[in-house]
Amino acid sequence: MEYNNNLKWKAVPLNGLNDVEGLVGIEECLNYELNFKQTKKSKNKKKLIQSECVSSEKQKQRKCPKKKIKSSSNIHLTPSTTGSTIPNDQSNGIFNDESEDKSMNSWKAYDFPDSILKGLSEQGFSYPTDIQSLTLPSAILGRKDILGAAETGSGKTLAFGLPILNSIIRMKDDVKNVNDEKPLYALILIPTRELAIQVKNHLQKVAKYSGINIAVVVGGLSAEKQERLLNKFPEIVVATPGRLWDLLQLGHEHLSKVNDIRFLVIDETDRMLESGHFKELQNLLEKINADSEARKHRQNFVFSATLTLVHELPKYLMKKKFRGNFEMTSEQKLKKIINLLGITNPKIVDLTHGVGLSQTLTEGRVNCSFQEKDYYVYYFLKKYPGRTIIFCNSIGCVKRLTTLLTLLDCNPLPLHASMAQKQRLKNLERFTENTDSILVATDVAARGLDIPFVEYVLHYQVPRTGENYIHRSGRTARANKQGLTLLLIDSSELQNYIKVCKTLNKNEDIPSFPVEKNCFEAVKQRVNLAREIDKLQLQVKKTNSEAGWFRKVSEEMDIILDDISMKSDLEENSKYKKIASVKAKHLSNLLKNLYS
Ligand SMILES: Nc1ncnc2c1ncn2[C@@H]1O[C@H](COP(=O)(O)OP(=O)(O)OP(=O)(O)O)[C@@H](O)[C@H]1O
Repeated sequence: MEYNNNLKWKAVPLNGLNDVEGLVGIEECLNYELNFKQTKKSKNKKKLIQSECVSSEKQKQRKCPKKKIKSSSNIHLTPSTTGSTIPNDQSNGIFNDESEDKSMNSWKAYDFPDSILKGLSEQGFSYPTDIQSLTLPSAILGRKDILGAAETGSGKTLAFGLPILNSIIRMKDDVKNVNDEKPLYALILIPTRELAIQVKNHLQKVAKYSGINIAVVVGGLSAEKQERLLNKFPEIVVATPGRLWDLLQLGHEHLSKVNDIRFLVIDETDRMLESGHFKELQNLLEKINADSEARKHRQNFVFSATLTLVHELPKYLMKKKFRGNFEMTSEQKLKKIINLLGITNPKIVDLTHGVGLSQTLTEGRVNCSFQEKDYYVYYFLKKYPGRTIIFCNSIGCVKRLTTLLTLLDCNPLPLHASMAQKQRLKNLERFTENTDSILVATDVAARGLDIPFVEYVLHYQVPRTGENYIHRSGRTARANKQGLTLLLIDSSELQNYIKVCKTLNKNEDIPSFPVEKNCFEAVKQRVNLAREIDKLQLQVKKTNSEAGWFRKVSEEMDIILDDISMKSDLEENSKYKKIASVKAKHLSNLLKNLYS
């Protein structure tokens, strides 16, 4: 019999059995009547995805794409006026179908303190998600280390958050009675700053009534302010490795307790083990693991949607020399992580089946030339309004596309690593506030960000790895909601596209996304005009900055500038400005008409 991902499990209280040697926990299967045939059938059904791709408040205004994948190469879009919902029997089983159960009974098995139950109830979390119900018994009742892999948006944060909060509340009660100690109980390491802040906020909402203090330590924000927060002795610190390492070096009193922590989480672990983060992580782990006795009492959590994903080596690494080192199976990859973190005998839960894509996600692709990508982006944004993230492979591309879409009145918000941290957070906030907002981002926004109602993810360029495809796409179709991910592929990216498909174990092409060609001429006209304006504005900027530079240098060197050439530059500039402004007026008139 095949492993069935749709089975639901519930922890059974161990009443009196806690001392049985080797017993970690007992789980009861809630839907055991499912037989093999039904499972296969429901798997096939999932290929026919009927989706409601817009949030209810927007349904009336939009031409909602109701997607039905009929064959490997076709998506049939028919506008939906009714806004059909995904039928129950097609639910993906990640979030159990107990939506009517508001009684919180499903949490009872874990014996959470009232404060936690209150926090969960206030968030509307009436029952655990699959990854939560499969890991909580071992984590809470068995105090096991956990290695968890589950699809994007499936609730992994609380899968490690709840056992930690639960244990801290109980430990705090004990410590209070003994002395006035203020321990650092848990350290949660996260690869990106935005994600660290989000994880902290997510945990804080559930811990609202528990009196547990959670601090975030990330780069880009005031170090002094973060030190002040640490001075309040938070029980949990959520941190990016770089800033944490810096503060540790400075010898902050509270952080000096890191080798005595009781819980360590490495979220998005595979990303943390990549070069760029790896060195800092290794330094930290050495420090954290320094006390081998304390290490034995620590519970470790390792989570990611792509923990067990393995991909083919790039050609240059395929040479014999590197073979042994890089070709790793999922199991080897996990072992490497386990060794590095000093984890022993963990409970491994992998719900991804080798792929971490959400089952409520619809995938599509458009093959086009590099030049045409802007047309397709603009076409899509106009035809399918809704909260959208456009991913690019470089900061330069984000900047160019943001300028172009701004000229086209789309109000895009950029997000990339060379922006000031405050601006990054501000743009994320603005993106979250508006239902039709557009974020143009590098992969800095690919992992973990949980922004509600992101309906579409566009890949302006094919992501470099399968992992990136999964994480980028995982910004939509979260927590059982529907979403669409669309790849724009030019001929130079075909190889990479094939590589991504291989990593994702796809034996079929991603379905081609249908485009209505009748309005395409209008789209092209507007985008071309915007490109011309962009070029003229760039020229004006360039001439201005060159003139400024000449002026500065001449002043410094006490040289008199050639007035005639300066004048002609300035005249040329004002000519460009005029042409740009005429074109901008023309564009503004054209923009009023498209799809209005
Ligand atoms: N038990 C629950 N019931 C309902 N919603 C939940 C529950 N647990 C978590 N959620 C919600 O599900 C969403 C996704 O959770 P989370 O961000 O933890 O996903 P994730 O698996 O970590 O995703 P990613 O791999 O992209 O980081 C969040 O909005 C969270 O509030």
